[in-house]
Amino acid sequence: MKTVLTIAGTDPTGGAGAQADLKTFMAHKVYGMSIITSLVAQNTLGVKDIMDVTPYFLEEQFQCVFEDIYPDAVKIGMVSQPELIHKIVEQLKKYHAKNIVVDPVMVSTSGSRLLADSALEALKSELIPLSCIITPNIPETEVLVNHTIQSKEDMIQAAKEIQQWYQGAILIKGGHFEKRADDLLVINNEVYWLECEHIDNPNTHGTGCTLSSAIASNLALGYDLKTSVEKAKKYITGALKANLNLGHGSGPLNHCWNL
Ligand SMILES: Nc1ncnc2c1ncn2[C@@H]1O[C@H](COP(=O)(O)OP(=O)(O)O)[C@@H](O)[C@H]1O
Ligand SMILES: Cc1ncc(COP(=O)(O)O)c(N)n1
Repeated sequence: MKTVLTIAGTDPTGGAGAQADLKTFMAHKVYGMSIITSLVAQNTLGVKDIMDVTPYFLEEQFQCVFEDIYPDAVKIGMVSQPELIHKIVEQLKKYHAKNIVVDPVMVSTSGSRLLADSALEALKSELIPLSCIITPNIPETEVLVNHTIQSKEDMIQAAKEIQQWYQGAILIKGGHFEKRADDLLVINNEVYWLECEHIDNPNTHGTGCTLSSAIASNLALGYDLKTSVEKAKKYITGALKANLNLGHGSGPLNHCWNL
């Protein structure tokens, strides 16, 4: 069985973070593992509190995973502090981790900050360069390029700007223009649009976590990058269409719609 690791924060209601990632791994029939960066008290309504682990405790978790069950792919989500990013980078290099997908989580759908301002530089200059693909949404892309994005042309321009300092693939998640959910994928200067109609479902908690975990699962299964992203887009679309309706806010996805 192929193995996939998520390095992420938690969601006790199971919609986002490591819990959503593990469900996604299961739905792809890969063996899921998790290194926790932060305990997050949150639900479908929002984030109540955050308790980060220490760099030392992160290292202990890395040792447990990498010296026992080596992952075929790694997905990285919420890492809020620069010291934790430094430690993750050190450990990923130490163990020669491969197929690294970075979802540069900055703000939750409910509006809470999940990345400290002081961590942005480490995210850009240390962690992102280790990945084979990054999956920012529009607000995250705006932070990475330091200007606003208002059209599909702006998305392409932003990807070009990111490519000046990052050689991996870039998936900019649309979903906010012209009532469409068209995502932009750039691999080696080739531009692809993953087109999808906007699904009328207010329950989108954990969509970013789920999409990046699906990409990592597909990479572990041996698909090339483009195919991995295309299959992941189909998976997230199905999970949104399955229309689960739980919680009092923006609810979670139906991760097992395809089983
Ligand atoms: N209402 C929607 N209909 C169809 N696809 C959507 C919808 N909302 C989000 N998506 C898709 O879900 C994926 C995650 O995107 P997004 O919600 O922007 O991520 P994030 O959780 O990081 O903000 C993307 O492929 C996006 O196009
Ligand atoms: C631990 C953790 N990681 C990531 C997100 C963002 O997910 P979303 O933007 O889909 O709410 C979250 N809410 N919690």
